[in-house]
Amino acid sequence: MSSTPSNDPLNTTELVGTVVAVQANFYQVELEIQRVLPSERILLCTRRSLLKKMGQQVMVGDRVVVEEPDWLGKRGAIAQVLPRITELSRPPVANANQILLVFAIAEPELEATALSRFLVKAESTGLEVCLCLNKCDLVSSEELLEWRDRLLNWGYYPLFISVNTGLEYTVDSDHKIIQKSLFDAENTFKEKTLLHQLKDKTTVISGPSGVGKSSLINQLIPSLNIRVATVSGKLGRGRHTTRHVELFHLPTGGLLADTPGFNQPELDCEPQELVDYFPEAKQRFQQGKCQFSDCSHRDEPNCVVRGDWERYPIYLDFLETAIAYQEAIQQQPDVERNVKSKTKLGGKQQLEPKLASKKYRRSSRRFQHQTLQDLCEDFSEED
Ligand SMILES: Nc1nc2c(ncn2[C@@H]2O[C@H](COP(=O)(O)OP(=O)(O)OP(=O)(O)O)[C@@H](O)[C@H]2O)c(=O)[nH]1
Ligand SMILES: [Zn+2]
Repeated sequence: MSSTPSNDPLNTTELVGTVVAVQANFYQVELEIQRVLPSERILLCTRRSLLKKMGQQVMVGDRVVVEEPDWLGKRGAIAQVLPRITELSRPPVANANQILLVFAIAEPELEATALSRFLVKAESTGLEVCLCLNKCDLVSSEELLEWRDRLLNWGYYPLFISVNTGLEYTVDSDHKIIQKSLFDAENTFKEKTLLHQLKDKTTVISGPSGVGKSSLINQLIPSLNIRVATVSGKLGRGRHTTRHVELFHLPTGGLLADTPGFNQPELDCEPQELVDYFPEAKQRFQQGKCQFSDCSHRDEPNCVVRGDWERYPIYLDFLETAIAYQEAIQQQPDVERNVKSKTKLGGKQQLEPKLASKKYRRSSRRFQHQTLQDLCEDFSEED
């Protein structure tokens, strides 16, 4: 790859950018240059062989140093990956600040256990978790307020929206619902609203199928045009064709990663860690300590966690599942083949199973704009 100094609009020695998409061995890097149009800032890059030899993975969200920019051909080479602030392994995203967990308040019916599974999975990443309930047009004010009180008791501050009506529902001090435009940036930046929550952060969007994630992303970033399931109800199989993570700019500031999701997240954490993923339990730990340091919070004496909180039975249920999961892994004769080592936040190593089948996997959405795949194909053809 040759540089063309005469076309270099910058004349700088070190170019830093963010990887916004990864596919095969190609990386779309958006350079941090203010003076150039966003579309001109993107270079299709390869990874320097030294990085390959070092086994240095390049992830979406990584800040990287790019060398030998070819401004005409829009190509470059990644020479260095800057230290990551956070790292998610599934989906692979670096430097994300938060997870936006989207659920529907109705259709499909909101259910505490299913929601908790996703919450636990989201909490286990160590990232901030923001819970957003969509389809609020389908429920009464009473139902909305009931869920709000419940979720506040769980330790979450939920956002209530309806993508269909374009409204966001906030609650004032008199417990009255106030409706506002969901996408009116001017109106919403002063309080805790969805746009406020997303502004200037890197957010990974997650949630089960059919809750309106694609619909929401389409409204947030109208230029994307992600396909939405038809109202006939059949969530068209095969509409997710390519499987890669991509970061998108929010017009109001910030980046959004739309990721291939799981409908039934695995409770694959260490059983003794599980309690940390329940904010209610963490709050109880602030009041005191369990008598036993290895308390499982089931039937041990002087346990501060056991008690009369709504999700305690869910904790017990998940604990059984997490224990069974660990036992199943330990009994695997050929552990090597079925688990892989995952580095969690804080550098702790944890074994996690490789996905056994593609049943719970789904590919990311297909976009109608030019994708990285097209770019890669162009690239290969030219070469
Ligand atoms: N009533 C109502 N329906 C909605 C709303 N938002 C989305 N829907 C409908 O819910 C269905 C699913 O929406 P999608 O956006 O495809 O859901 P998704 O979460 O992206 O689903 P997957 O792509 O399968 O993960 C569609 O029929 C939408 O029209 C809403 O605010 N209110
Ligand atoms: Zn305990």
